[in-house]
Amino acid sequence: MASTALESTSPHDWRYTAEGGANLVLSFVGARGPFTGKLLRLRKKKLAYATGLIPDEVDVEFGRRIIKPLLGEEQIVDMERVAVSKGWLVALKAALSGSEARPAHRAAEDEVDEDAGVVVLAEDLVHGEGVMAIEIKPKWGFLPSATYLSSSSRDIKTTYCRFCMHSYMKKAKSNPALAIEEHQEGYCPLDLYSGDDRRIGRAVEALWRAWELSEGAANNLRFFYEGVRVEPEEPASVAHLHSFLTGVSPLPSPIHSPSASPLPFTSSPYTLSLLVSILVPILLASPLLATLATLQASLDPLDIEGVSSQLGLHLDDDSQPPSPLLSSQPTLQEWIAWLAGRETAEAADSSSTDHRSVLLSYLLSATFKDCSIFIRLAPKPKGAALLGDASTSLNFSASVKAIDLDPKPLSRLPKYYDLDRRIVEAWKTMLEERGAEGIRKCAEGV
Ligand SMILES: O=P(O)(O)O[C@@H]1[C@@H](OP(=O)(O)O)[C@H](OP(=O)(O)O)[C@H](O)[C@H](OP(=O)(O)O)[C@H]1OP(=O)(O)O
Ligand SMILES: Nc1ncnc2c1ncn2[C@@H]1O[C@H](COP(=O)(O)OP(=O)(O)OP(=O)(O)O)[C@@H](O)[C@H]1O
Repeated sequence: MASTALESTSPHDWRYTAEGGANLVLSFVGARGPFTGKLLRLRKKKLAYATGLIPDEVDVEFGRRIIKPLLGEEQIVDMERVAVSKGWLVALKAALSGSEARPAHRAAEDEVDEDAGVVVLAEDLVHGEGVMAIEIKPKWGFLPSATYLSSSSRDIKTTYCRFCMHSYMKKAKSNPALAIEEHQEGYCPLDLYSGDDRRIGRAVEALWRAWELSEGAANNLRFFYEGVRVEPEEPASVAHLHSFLTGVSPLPSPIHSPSASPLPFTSSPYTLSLLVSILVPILLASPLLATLATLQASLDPLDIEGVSSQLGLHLDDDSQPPSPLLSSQPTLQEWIAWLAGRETAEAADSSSTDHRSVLLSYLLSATFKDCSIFIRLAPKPKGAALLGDASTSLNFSASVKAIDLDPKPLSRLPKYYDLDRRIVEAWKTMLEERGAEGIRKCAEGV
């Protein structure tokens, strides 16, 4: 795509959709044309730093050359880098700031980087009339193998998953009793990844409760209707979600339900039961969650503890100088050579022990542990309904894709080690104080 075509669009043709820690996303809402159904992913920079702590530019080639072969073409979003002038980015930024669409806590921290020189143009998964898009950030889908874990963490890390313990640590800062209460019924990624319909249903229910409880701020579940975020606190917004789900769910209407006390038509539990009835078969039919869990685990066979001890990185010892192994961020060429080496090793049924290769594997695992998936439900054109679709009701089609698959910086390894240590310490303290009796465990598989 030529930058002149992009720069001929008005900054007001791009509407704020969402943002993460590193990127801000604008959807095209101008007149029908080449940008219909596209979005712009813009790099942000921290307000407090001249050069941001935010990782390097989104590397579209990393997606094409590394992620695509591993996840499969169908499971990812096509992206393209387009060079743009500073003037155009400045105008875009001014329109965005006039719209006051950004959450205050984000706007206080960072801004669009007008010096980026480049933007990413991608398929917009939330765009379209009558389209409901459901975004889930599933996080870590496996328990580590015991082999390289220290004696002090082994039992804990092979019994409770990283997400559950991390959630506890975050919430316990303000209210430890509530944090453990929420753990008991809270979202566990191992349920979502289990391949078992009842456990997936339980995970969706827990995600929904966290979405409601956090007033939409929790980052593991989001809904977008016709490109606009659904907010649990806004009745009109939730009504869209409810009527959409009613239209596509295979569940009978509660009016005709044989249940003695049917749930009120628009109650949250009823909307949730519709959601579960739609999402579970779609997630079971898609290979994406299983592929993500397999990649996360197979690329991280040592755990961060094993990476540190086996590679002599001394991540547990602040007095040691940083290992030279961590000094250079992998280039695209190195990633390509790593992938080729991995395929050769797989063909020969051997595993690589080259230190740099172990590090790259761990980093890539971190990418898959932090990505999100989008379930896009789009109305089928009239007439196509009769053809049906096994994964959803007759009049809608569903696609499941992963987003946010950027490489992580190698310099983050010490952070990973430190965070892991703090997560386990917090959990251990809780177990020592309360005892393990009755605390929900996490289990892999069906
Ligand atoms: O370490 P984690 O598990 O907290 O993951 C971070 C995420 O936190 P959360 O999912 O809320 O727990 C965090 O998410 P939020 O910004 O909190 O929404 C980021 O995704 C971060 O990655 P990056 O800095 O954008 O490269 C993530 O950092 P990485 O661990 O992927 O480097
Ligand atoms: N292709 C897409 N279609 C629709 N919405 C998208 C798309 N890509 C990103 N988004 C929305 O924009 C948000 C931020 O995008 P992205 O995850 O790329 O940012 P990030 O800064 O890398 O996030 P994180 O901090 O989680 O790493 C996503 O959570 C999602 O809501």
